[in-house]
Amino acid sequence: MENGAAKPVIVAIDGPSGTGKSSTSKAVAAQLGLSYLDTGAQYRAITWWMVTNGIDIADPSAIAAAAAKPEILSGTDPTGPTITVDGVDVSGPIREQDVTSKVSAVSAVPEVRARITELQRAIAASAVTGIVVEGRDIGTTVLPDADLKIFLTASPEARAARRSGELKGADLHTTREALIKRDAADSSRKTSPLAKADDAVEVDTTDLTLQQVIECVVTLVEEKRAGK
Ligand SMILES: Nc1ncnc2c1ncn2[C@@H]1O[C@H](COP(=O)(O)OP(=O)(O)OP(=O)(O)O)[C@@H](O)[C@H]1O
Ligand SMILES: Nc1ccn([C@@H]2O[C@H](COP(=O)(O)O)[C@@H](O)[C@H]2O)c(=O)n1
Repeated sequence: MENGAAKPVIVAIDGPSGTGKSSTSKAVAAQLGLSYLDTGAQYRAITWWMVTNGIDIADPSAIAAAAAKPEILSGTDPTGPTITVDGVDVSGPIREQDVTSKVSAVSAVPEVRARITELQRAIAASAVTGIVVEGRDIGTTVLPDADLKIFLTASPEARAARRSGELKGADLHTTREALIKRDAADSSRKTSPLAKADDAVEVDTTDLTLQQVIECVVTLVEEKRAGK
């Protein structure tokens, strides 16, 4: 690049639920001065809109017909990411159980994926210093030319324990079964399923602290930038 400005760096972080994608991506982006995009929040936001507007979640054609209607805006500051639908802040409602239980059905609809993928690519292309984008299909489909691809994993037990810690009083077994069910749905859909890209670095976070995972990813980004 001219004037010594660094080329924007694009980092894709994928993996199943509860592996630490959001926590890691936000911290890495903040530490390196990059933007941050939570693509799961976008799928949750469109699901919230479908539910709020009485669209039958069991009917993929009804979901497809409505997919272009909501305006979804993501704020990409890693220290305070935002998400609105038609101007309404939905950051709270999209985390509720009703949306969580329905999001895999909505995100499997090809018209929904095409719409959200287009938004994601536009956001990544406009990131001045670069961006950390986290989700399920970022390395395989959304940004196949990303500079660095990471695939986070962790045992179902570790992931359930982390989630139960968040959802105070949640039963460990029920949480584990719900995680496994959502991962199975996300992995088995026809259009851009949850998958590790062939050129992604896999990091098993089961026995790592969050701080160790962050340091590992920061090091990988720095090595990439240094051309190693
Ligand atoms: N290595 C780790 N050790 C312990 N706890 C962790 C670790 N990584 C993340 N956590 C905790 O696990 C929970 C889930 O993390 P996070 O939301 O980042 O996962 P995620 O992969 O983005 O999940 P989802 O895909 O469901 O949104 C959070 O409470 C987070 O603080
Ligand atoms: N790239 C992505 C990201 C997410 N999804 C779907 O959204 C759901 C919620 O994701 P969270 O990260 O917020 O848990 C997830 O279960 C997927 O159905 C997706 O399809 N692609």
